[in-house]
Amino acid sequence: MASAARLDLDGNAIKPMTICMIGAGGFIGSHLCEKLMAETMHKVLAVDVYSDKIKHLLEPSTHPWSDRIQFHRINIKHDSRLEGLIKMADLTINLAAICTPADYNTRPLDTIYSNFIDALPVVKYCSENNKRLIHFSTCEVYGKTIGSFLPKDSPLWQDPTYYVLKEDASPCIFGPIEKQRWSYACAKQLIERLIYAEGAENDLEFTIVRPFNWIGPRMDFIPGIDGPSEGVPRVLACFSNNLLRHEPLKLVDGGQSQRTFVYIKDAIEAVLLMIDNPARANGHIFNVGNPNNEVTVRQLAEMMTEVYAKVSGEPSLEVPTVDVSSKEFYGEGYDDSDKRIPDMTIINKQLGWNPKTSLWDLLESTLTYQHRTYAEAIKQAIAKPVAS
Ligand SMILES: NC(=O)c1ccc[n+]([C@@H]2O[C@H](COP(=O)([O-])OP(=O)(O)OC[C@H]3O[C@@H](n4cnc5c(N)ncnc54)[C@H](O)[C@@H]3O)[C@@H](O)[C@H]2O)c1
Ligand SMILES: O=C(O)[C@H]1O[C@H](OP(=O)(O)OP(=O)(O)OC[C@H]2O[C@@H](n3ccc(=O)[nH]c3=O)[C@H](O)[C@@H]2O)[C@H](O)[C@@H](O)[C@@H]1O
Repeated sequence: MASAARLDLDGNAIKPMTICMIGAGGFIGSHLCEKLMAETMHKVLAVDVYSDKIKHLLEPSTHPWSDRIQFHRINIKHDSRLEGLIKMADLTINLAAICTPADYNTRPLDTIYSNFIDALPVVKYCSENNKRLIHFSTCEVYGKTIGSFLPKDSPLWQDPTYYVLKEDASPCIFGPIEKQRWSYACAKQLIERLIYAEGAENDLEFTIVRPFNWIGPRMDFIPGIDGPSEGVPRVLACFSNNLLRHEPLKLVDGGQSQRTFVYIKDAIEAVLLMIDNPARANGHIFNVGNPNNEVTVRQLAEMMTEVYAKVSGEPSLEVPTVDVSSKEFYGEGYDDSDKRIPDMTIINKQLGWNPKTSLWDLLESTLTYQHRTYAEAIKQAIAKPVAS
């Protein structure tokens, strides 16, 4: 249970604070709310349009933390209550965004509005009211690696300078405008620049987080079960859906892109350190990822297939994957990040944070959750005759 005598990294007692968390009902928000309720005395004003993923924290009202979390069903696009909530809080954490790649090229306007325009009032209210802001950006702001432009036989491929992504040194490299995939990364980059400028010109106290593929339970949705049948979530949920339905996993353009995956529970530890250590976190941009968990998407599919067979007790398909073109899977205007390895120097130095969980272990706990949560519902959905 939480105690009031938690200490920060410099040995000072941490004072309970009120946090306005926008996007609290999403994947990351739900894990952060859980952590704050279980391990701290901080209060959360949870803002979102949905509350399903934090319902277990809001009900019943007899939880020991019930007086420390309040849900506000607010769409930040148009709600005058937002400024009041930011004024009531000591810290605002902004997680609200459209952040699924299937939307970036098919709904580029919604993507740009959500990631830039809708975040503007949040930054403005924090700056005008001298409130601290932790804003969630993305590793996608790095875009493609410099290495991706080298000839395939270049010895420079081995040199980390050409592919490790560093907050204060790496450039942001996006594709042409007609590749609308980059609408998200570009909007996130501009809001980062605006926040940085508010810090430089108006002394806004800010921290920017660049998550590198955080994954775990409650990420996105399973199409046709707790989300639209035609919806395309991020890769963890896409592959989980295929495994639950005993379908081959779809590898976009051969699954050659590389990613580093970090367990949500490790990543949330980093966010809590930022919350509790403002003097060390303010003014910084932090990569949060696990450089040791790098795989190609094809390797991820193979590992998930193996782990799922273990946790479900069901044999894998003889042909577990199928190749699809990005045009067929995502439509016109898709493009991809080739490789994403976070440099960890800054977060290590400022907050002493390191990720702990291996890819195998995080997939084992996540796929155990997916199987337990969805297998029965999928069985019933498959058994139901389709209306003609
Ligand atoms: N999960 C990752 O690995 C990852 C990686 C990079 C960046 N991020 C960033 O982190 C943040 C959170 O990501 P997530 O994975 O939890 O996504 P998510 O989609 O699960 O959560 C976002 C939440 O914001 C809410 N929201 C969106 N627009 C809103 C609005 N107008 N008003 C109120 N609420 C609104 C949504 O309802 C949702 O609950 C996003 O900004 C995303 O870009 C996440
Ligand atoms: O999570 C992150 O750090 C960031 O990256 C994600 O982008 P991306 O990693 O490309 O998104 P995923 O949907 O998780 O896809 C990962 C890779 O798997 C591939 N993929 C996806 C789904 C699928 O069924 N098959 C498949 O091969 C994609 O083409 C891509 O190469 C999203 O943009 C954001 O959530 C976030 O900002």
